[in-house]
Amino acid sequence: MRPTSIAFNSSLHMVRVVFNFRSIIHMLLLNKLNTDRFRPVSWRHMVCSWDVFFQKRIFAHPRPFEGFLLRTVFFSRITSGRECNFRFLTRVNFNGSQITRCDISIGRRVPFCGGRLVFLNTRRTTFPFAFLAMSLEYTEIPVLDWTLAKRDAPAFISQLRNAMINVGFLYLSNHPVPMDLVNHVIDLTPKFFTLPQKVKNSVDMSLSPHFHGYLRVGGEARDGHPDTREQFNFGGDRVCRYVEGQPEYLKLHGNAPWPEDAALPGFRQTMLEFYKCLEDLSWEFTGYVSQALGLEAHELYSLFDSDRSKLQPRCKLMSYPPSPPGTTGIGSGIGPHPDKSILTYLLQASEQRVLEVQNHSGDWVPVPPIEGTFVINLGRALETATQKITKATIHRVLSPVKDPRYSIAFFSSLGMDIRIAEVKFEFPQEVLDMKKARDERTGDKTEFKYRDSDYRKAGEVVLDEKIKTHPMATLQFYPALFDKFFPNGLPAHLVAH
Ligand SMILES: O=C(O)CCC(=O)C(=O)O
Ligand SMILES: [Fe+2]
Repeated sequence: MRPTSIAFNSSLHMVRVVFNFRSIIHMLLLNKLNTDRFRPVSWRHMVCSWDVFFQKRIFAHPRPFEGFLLRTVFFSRITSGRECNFRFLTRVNFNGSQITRCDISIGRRVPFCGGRLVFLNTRRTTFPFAFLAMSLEYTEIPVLDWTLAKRDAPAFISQLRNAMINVGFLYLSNHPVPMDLVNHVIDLTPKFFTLPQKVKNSVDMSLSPHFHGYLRVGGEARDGHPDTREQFNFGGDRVCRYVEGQPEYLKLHGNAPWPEDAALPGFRQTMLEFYKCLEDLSWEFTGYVSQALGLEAHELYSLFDSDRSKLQPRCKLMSYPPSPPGTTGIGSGIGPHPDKSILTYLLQASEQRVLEVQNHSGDWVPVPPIEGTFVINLGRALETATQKITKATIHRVLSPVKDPRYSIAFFSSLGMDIRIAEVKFEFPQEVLDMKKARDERTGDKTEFKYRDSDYRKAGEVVLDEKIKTHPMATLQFYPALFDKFFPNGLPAHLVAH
């Protein structure tokens, strides 16, 4: 337990001696109290443990500073880039020499971003008082104004770069999709999900070779855990390009099964109009994303097929049923995941604050609905194309407590003929430096590596995923692949269905 691993300023040498002595006493106490949770494994952890313990005691007191004469506060920087067993002191407001508020939270294993020890020099002694975790992490999602892109493109691009490299999520306000149309979509989405089950079943995904259509609650699973949401999946109006002898993934494109117009007047037309607007917005936005990465505006379009009419981004309406507190069996709406897309555009169509993203410290940051915005997040395809300059930020949706929660997502994805490992870009040093600074701050030392699937055509990879996730449609439309992926027939839960 020698403190040599921490670079103390020499002027704090005396402090260190006192600190060691008191720490050890407190550690002994601490170990006695709660050995499992706080047992120190290194000097660093000993400091942390001592601190948590000490602050708990101080702040439990209604007037914590009584009896102390605060003379000096010293700071000592702790080196960054290691892993810490737990995290604490999420918020400490230092107001001059007075601490005004302190929260302690003990988290799971998270990247340790660095921090400062605060030493208080009181009339009686000098002791380490607090450890300020300097996670330097975002706690809010940035809002970018689309009109800024038109007024001052360099300013917009600079904000976008920061949001892309350091956060991976952003809101886009003042976007060009007409608000009347957005409101119509918001109005129709719950109406679709409250249609009689018979109508929804008539457009079930199992009836679509393109994996479009309706999915009931639990109809899709992530890592074996079914999502608690209903969905309606569609693309634009597209003619299926598949002909005998061509790659089977060409079957992925085509029209969705839509409900009869009489069942929900205007539904199909409105959704397709919305889809078209998002196609245009995402196309234009991609040009800015390209520039934010230090590339020419057109360069990122090489992630798509050269013929734009061959693209069919996917769109889906989602309904998350409520899960009252105490209910068992229903977990989160959708568990933590990164998106596979290049970029995802999300319209939050109801008021619940259930969407959350995980920052580099492991904290869940809320992404509350903001009227008139889209939430845009960066997916795996972009992460791979940029060799991790951008990251596919993990996010999740909690089940709402009272009413259903609705959202609409538009996924802009790789062109089907693209092998992502073959697309190479030259990023400027300025952008590489920002990535390096982020990785240093967050302690991320992982090397970028292509996955096997990155060498395959994106269409093949997507088809495999769809096949694995939707055996019913596969059985119907891809019999040969069904036999390959499900040699033992339909999974048990579907036989019962
Ligand atoms: O519904 C949402 O807010 C997010 C949905 C989502 O993350 C997804 O479908 O990948
Ligand atoms: Fe997602």
